[in-house]
Amino acid sequence: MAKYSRLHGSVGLISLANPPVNALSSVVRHAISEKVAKAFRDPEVTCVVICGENGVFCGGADIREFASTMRGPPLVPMIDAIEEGEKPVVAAIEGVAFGGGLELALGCHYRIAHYKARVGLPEVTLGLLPAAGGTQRLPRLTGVAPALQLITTGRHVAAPEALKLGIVDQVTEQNTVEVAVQFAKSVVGQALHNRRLSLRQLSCPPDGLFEETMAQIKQRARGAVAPIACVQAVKAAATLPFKAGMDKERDLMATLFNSGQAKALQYSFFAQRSVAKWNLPNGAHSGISKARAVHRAAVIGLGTMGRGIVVSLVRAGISVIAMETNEKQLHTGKKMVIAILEKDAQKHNAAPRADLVHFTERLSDLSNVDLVIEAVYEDMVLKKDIFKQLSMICKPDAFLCTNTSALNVDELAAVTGRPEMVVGMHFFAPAHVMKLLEVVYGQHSSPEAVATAMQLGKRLGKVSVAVGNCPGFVGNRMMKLYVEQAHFLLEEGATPEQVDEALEEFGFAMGIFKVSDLSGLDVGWRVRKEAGLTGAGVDWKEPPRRRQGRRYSPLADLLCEKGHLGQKTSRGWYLYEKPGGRDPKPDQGLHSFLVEYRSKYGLKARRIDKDEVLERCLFSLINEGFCILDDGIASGPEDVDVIYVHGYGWPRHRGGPMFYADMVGLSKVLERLEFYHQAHPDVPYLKPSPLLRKLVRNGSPPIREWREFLKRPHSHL
Ligand SMILES: CCC[C@H](O)CC(=O)SCCNC(=O)CCNC(=O)[C@H](O)C(C)(C)COP(=O)([O-])OP(=O)([O-])OC[C@H]1O[C@@H](n2cnc3c(N)ncnc32)[C@H](O)[C@@H]1OP(=O)([O-])[O-]
Repeated sequence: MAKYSRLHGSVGLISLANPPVNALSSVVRHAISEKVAKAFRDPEVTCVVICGENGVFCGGADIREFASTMRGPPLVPMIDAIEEGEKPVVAAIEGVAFGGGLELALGCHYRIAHYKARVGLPEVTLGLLPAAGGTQRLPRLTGVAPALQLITTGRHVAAPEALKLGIVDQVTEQNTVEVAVQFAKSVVGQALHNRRLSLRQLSCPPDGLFEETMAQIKQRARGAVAPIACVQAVKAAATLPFKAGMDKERDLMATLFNSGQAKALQYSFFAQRSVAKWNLPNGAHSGISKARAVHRAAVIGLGTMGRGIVVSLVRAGISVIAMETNEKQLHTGKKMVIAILEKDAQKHNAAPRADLVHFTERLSDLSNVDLVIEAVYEDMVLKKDIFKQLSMICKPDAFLCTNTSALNVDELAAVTGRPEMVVGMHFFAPAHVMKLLEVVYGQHSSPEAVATAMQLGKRLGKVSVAVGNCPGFVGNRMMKLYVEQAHFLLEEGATPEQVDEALEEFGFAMGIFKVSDLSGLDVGWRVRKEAGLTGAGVDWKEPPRRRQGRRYSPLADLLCEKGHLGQKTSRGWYLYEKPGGRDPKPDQGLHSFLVEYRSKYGLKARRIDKDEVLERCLFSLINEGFCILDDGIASGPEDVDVIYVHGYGWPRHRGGPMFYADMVGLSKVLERLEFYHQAHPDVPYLKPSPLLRKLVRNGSPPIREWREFLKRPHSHL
């Protein structure tokens, strides 16, 4: 709703009141239209101020309403009526003015913002465009180029930048509503013609701006259609009269509104928020579990992961003890951490925050920290030794966390005297860049430990997802099968280029073989050795392409044995111009190696099409996602999807693997898995999961109903 009051006798004050973000639901739109008309009618009222209650102007249209038929007055005529009014209307912007909220403010004649407020048109991130005049009014205010950049990326800007761009007329540190009221009174009687953005002429955009932007977007958008529609709408603003531009904006919105991409992106928006509300099998949940404040943290191990974690902690203003026993590694780690922090400082024109980090070789220095994150390499014996020592050295209420990406958190917890204080905090490389954090709870992890790790993740700016303990947790457990399928496809006749091309066309930023070259083939090699799949632990009585009773491809191991570890050695699945090179080229040597390999094992190469690449790679990953849900390792499909979008480059406009399965149709996924399982009986994980079968038996309910079909996992706590 919206409230109306009269201030100083002559100012009509309209306050949007729809917590938490004053979204423009049909009730709110109705109330605004009514209150504006009332203020315009009232002869005592000479000017109007629109603001939002609780320090937020408006978070835009109510996204929840998009799923149903829209009711109530539409935004466009409501905003037009404000702009056409004969009394000055001032928007008092606190908190945020996003999407329809900013469009409402653009319909006002003036905009006053609090210095901490942010404004933006993020519709593109929801698969839409700003369709309440945003694509037509913003370019008339800022010029075409800045508007095009803001609308196609959805970037928000802080009030000082908004002032520079001309989006707001004044920025204040005082009470914004009071300043806006005084301002409104001061402009009464002044001509409004120039303040009506729809009447403004646009200056000519720079030559080639639209073509260049379109080309960049097509390269960057990985198949997303909304950014393209945004360019077309802004181009209409630059080339057509306002009314015709508005018609174009409406038509483009109509093509986006019911698209699968818009549904996927809106699902992603709510999924990301839902994972913050975590549940544990014992019934503990985010609503009742209190986090403890972390003032001092420690990171053990200054390899790539450790350094990134240190930087993330410092950026959040947390003081860190960075510990590393290897002197050379300590020196290199220190240099790199300081270099990143100095670069940060330069970027923000601030002093470097290196004083927050203390580098040490001594574990005993960790006696007084609130939380430790162990980030040494994946060796259970080494990790256990560290946890045993931490248990003795750290203060009794310190949380002990491991950054392991696959090892058993319970096994580590068992060597400490405080298993309830142990949780996994699985960061993704590079940890100061990647958004995802898997918070892994073990059998004995206390709700307080989980709450603290989740809260810390939020403070570090991560999207944190609480997951159960199993080999690989959620992300890597699914990823393993996806990678394995890609290797099998090479055995059967594909090349790395063919597989990667299909995955990139689907929307992944990089195909799986390029990713493997980037992170180094030796990473997976070490994990496979640890798992007894290659190296000394192998049972050589098994045939060479079988391990532990099922099909296995030793292709990656053979490359590692040759020293072809990816970018760092200039050869992997692709060829690079030099060690550390970034530009992958097809490698004829690798193709010959594949031919020899197939001939050695009597494998006949066949033509593999893109559909098979996608189905084999993605459906096996999705099937494992269903197993994970069935096992209670993730509490809902949103958790799996958020992990894949934020940690594994799954294209956001496809929602995530589980959402994609829903879009493709569960019966189709089931039918294809049955087909591939029959064709490859030696690959057990192609066998459709019981949960997938159950959902199909129950008529393939939509994803929002899947939780009703999940077993409640047994509590071990
Ligand atoms: C014709 C139409 C034209 C128009 O151009 C289209 C649009 O405007 S499209 C819209 C363009 N606008 C956008 O894309 C802005 C989207 N919103 C945001 O970016 C952030 O939510 C915001 C910065 C506002 C607050 O961040 P924060 O303080 O960290 O808080 P938070 O993020 O945790 O959210 C708190 C709660 O509010 C909920 N909720 C939020 N917004 C909406 C909404 N618009 N609607 C409904 N609900 C919304 C959110 O789900 C959560 O609910 P819950 O049940 O408690 O989990």
